[in-house]
Amino acid sequence: MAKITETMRKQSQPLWESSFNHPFIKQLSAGSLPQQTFRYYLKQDRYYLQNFADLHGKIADQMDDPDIKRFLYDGAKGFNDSEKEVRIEFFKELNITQQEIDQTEIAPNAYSYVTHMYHELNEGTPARAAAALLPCYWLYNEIGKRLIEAGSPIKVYQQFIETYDSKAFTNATARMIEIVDKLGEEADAQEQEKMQTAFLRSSFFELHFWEMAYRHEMW
Ligand SMILES: Cc1ncc(CN)c(N)n1
Repeated sequence: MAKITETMRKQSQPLWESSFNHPFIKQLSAGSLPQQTFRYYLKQDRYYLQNFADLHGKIADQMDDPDIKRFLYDGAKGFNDSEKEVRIEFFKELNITQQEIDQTEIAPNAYSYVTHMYHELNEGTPARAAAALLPCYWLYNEIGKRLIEAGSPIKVYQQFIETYDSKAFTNATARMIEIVDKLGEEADAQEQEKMQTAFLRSSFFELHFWEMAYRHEMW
């Protein structure tokens, strides 16, 4: 029988393909993405990543397996990937101040994505919530791998690509895939379907995150 993550990846292929081909991604690699668009993305993503980390901790609280618990608690502290430090650098490099962060209103798609992940945990199960977190690792890792050869002529965009192609991020992605597969094996057919839906919806919000940034989405 196919692993649950194989099924998830297949089901989400059209959404992922649209992410790979989104103008945000194409222009990031070409170096033509306006800096204002990347700044917008970073400010919204800061909100996303904070909640993403918090969710790792909340899911870990409900897990029994000590290895899974440890991985998720590390994720809550931002230790599972190389994203944390590089984001601090980006904010400095692009002169995004605390005042600017404080004045940033959370855009509809960032809000909806975070709300979706909390919904999967609070109204669902930790397994569904873990499935909802997975595209965040896996899609970005695939984007990093696709873009690394061409790279980007703009320093921060190049660093962005390298972060998601990095060994640390690739390892964290592989571990998260294993975790979701294990949770999938322990789930019954109905729960597996709900996990797949959670993954698919996150894939939808991932695609719309690029679009949100590209269009500087507002309420
Ligand atoms: C919305 C989103 N999704 C995924 C990632 C990669 N951790 C991110 N930084 N932001």
